[in-house]
Amino acid sequence: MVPVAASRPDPAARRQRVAVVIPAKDEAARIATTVRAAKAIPNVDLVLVVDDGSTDATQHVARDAGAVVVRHSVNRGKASAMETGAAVVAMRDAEDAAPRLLLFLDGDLGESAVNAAPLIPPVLDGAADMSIALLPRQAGAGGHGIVVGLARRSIASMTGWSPTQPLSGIRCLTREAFDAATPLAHGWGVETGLSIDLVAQGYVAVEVPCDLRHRASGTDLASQMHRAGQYRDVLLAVNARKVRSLARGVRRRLRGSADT
Ligand SMILES: O=c1ccn([C@@H]2O[C@H](COP(=O)(O)OP(=O)(O)O[C@H]3O[C@H](CO)[C@@H](O)[C@H](O)[C@H]3O)[C@@H](O)[C@H]2O)c(=O)[nH]1
Ligand SMILES: O=C(O)[C@H](O)COP(=O)(O)O
Repeated sequence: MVPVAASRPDPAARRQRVAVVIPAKDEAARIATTVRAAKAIPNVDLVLVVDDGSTDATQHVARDAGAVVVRHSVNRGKASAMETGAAVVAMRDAEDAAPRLLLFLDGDLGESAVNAAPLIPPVLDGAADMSIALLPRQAGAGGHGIVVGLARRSIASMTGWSPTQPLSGIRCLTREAFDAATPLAHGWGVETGLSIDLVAQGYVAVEVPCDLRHRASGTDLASQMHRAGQYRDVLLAVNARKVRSLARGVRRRLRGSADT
């Protein structure tokens, strides 16, 4: 889907606040720069780092850089860190104002994190319920399109929408859309699950080009192991949704035959 041109936001939309949520596992080297860049994004009044059981100094570095930090004492995976982050933001949302939009960033974006700003206007203006960053080609990237292809084909077959970068986790969502997609798919299946669950329910997703840089997986053994984990989690997310959709169909048919 092509992003709709941003129209002039109404005053309520201009006041709408945004919370940045950064799931982070062992990101001490980059998290400070990422946090500072995230704080510079217009409308952002809260930057929350969820330290997902890091064994390095991520939590301390993030706090020193000005983030609110919560921590999983053991590693639970990215999706769980996103759920924790969204729950903490909800506790901090004002009772008499609209809930904050949720802008999920990765901990390794560094200075480029500020370039996630274009994700906000389409959601703020109501043109989309979820905006997803389209990243430029990354130096050193060594993927062969296997996980990406699985995610894209699965989303397309279940929703009719074929995203260009289905694994991109740099996303902005309304609270309503986020809640409609919970519980999230586990681990690396989270982006695929979000896209299937939201678009299948009629929520609007758009992809927006953003000049973001991250630590791309290369061609070494660790990168290939990482891709194997991504493949497993995407497959699990897709299969769970296929089973759920089949079960819904069976229930509908049973209700239909009971009515006749
Ligand atoms: O157990 C974990 C592992 C990672 N992370 C964080 O999750 C983010 C993404 O992890 P990363 O190692 O950068 O993964 P990549 O493979 O480079 O990520 C790509 O693919 C992922 C989906 O597989 C998406 O979530 C990312 O947005 C996308 O950049 C980073 O902030 C990590 O610190 C956690 O919070 N918990
Ligand atoms: O490197 C990547 O882009 C991801 O790990 C996905 O790998 P893939 O390109 O093999 O799908």
